[in-house]
Amino acid sequence: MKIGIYGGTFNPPHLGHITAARTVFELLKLDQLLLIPAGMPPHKDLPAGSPTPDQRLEMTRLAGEQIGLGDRVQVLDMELRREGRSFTSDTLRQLREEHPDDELWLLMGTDMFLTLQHWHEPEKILSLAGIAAFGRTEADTEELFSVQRDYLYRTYPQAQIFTMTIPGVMDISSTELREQLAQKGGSKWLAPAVYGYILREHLYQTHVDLRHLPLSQLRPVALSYLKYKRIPHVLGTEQEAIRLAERYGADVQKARVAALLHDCTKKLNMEEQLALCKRYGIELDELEKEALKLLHAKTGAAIARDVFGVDEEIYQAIWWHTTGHAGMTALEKVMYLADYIEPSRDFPGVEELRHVCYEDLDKGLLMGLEMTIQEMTAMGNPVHRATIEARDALKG
Ligand SMILES: Nc1ncnc2c1ncn2[C@@H]1O[C@H](COP(=O)(O)OP(=O)(O)OP(=O)(O)O)[C@@H](O)[C@H]1O
Ligand SMILES: O=C(O)c1ccc[n+]([C@@H]2O[C@H](COP(=O)([O-])O)[C@@H](O)[C@H]2O)c1
Repeated sequence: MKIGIYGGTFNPPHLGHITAARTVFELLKLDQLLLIPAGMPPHKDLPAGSPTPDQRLEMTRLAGEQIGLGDRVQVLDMELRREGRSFTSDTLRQLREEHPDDELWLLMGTDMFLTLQHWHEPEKILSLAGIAAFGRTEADTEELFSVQRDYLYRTYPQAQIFTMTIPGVMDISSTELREQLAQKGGSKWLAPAVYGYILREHLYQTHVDLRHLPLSQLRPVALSYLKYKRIPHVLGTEQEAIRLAERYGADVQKARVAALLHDCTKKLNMEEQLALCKRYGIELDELEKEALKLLHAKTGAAIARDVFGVDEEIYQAIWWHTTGHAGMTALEKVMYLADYIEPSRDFPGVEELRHVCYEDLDKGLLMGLEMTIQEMTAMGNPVHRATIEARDALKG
């Protein structure tokens, strides 16, 4: 197996890192890519007030997902957990032990490549891994690489070096980006979910008020709560909620906010869900205590209200978005159905359901509720009483 190792301070990880990682993965035909945030970078001090190790780890995770290679990209916390300076030679020793038969390639940009001989134990590094170096700007061309490459080959005859230019390279550094973020800029250099995480954790002097976010900031913040694969669903739900709200005279702005936040606790496990229920005093019936899917609607509503200050109508729309209930408001119906029929949904009958939803909101709602009841019954799962009551109320 061919494994790429991409270390960085990732303070924060930006699109330059993501673009480079994706390109090197393809050019070197790697099977796996390990992103390794440095605990204590050997050659520079972290600026005062930098994010915690856990925050840099989470940002790197969110950025790693954006590379779009699924499980083939992993983020390791081995340097964050190690005491002292994060020497690359130590990291490579450990990885070599864990992967005795694999090919290891250390990825780095121009700045790192040009100083490699000054790193701790350079000969060790060059004996444990090949070097895959890439330009950080359009100006970093082969001429710049070749002098250093020749020098390294002469000095460390066992070295294996691969240099390359990255098409569409992004000329940005974390240092510049931190400055831009402090001046309310910088989002264009970041994966939306990473930008959202920075805003919600108030990193890099961004200081936004989470209770009064414009949609342009609420959207990335909402995405930062999600697993990567759920992002298209939430963005699709927002689009569908706009259309349904416009069609049926519900408040479009509220529908968008509800849609963006409706799955904000979806990735939490049962233990985390139950902890939130306890914290927010959410009482659960017997069915809910067992069903993770039912809990996220309630905890999501609680977070939306507590953290983002949504009003009662939005809170209720999120709260009921999974089960529905008898006597739903227009906004609740819009939220329920937008979640059900948004463009990325693909299940037997969805086209017909979409059609009915735009013909008559209540007919669509009844059809959606009945489909859910049928599906749950077919799978042998109990149906929440709120769903039955919602269906019965509509049937009259
Ligand atoms: N825009 C970029 N394009 C390609 N590679 C980059 C880019 N920025 C950084 N790198 C490379 O990514 C690795 C990790 O970089 P690091 O996390 O220190 O980011 P940085 O932007 O260089 O940060 P800082 O400004 O704090 O030095 C290094 O090998 C670096 O050369
Ligand atoms: O081991 C060393 O001596 C050494 C010296 C300079 C840089 N590095 C590593 O190179 C990677 C990129 O560094 P940076 O500053 O660009 O984030 C990161 O993983 C650092 O730990 C490592």
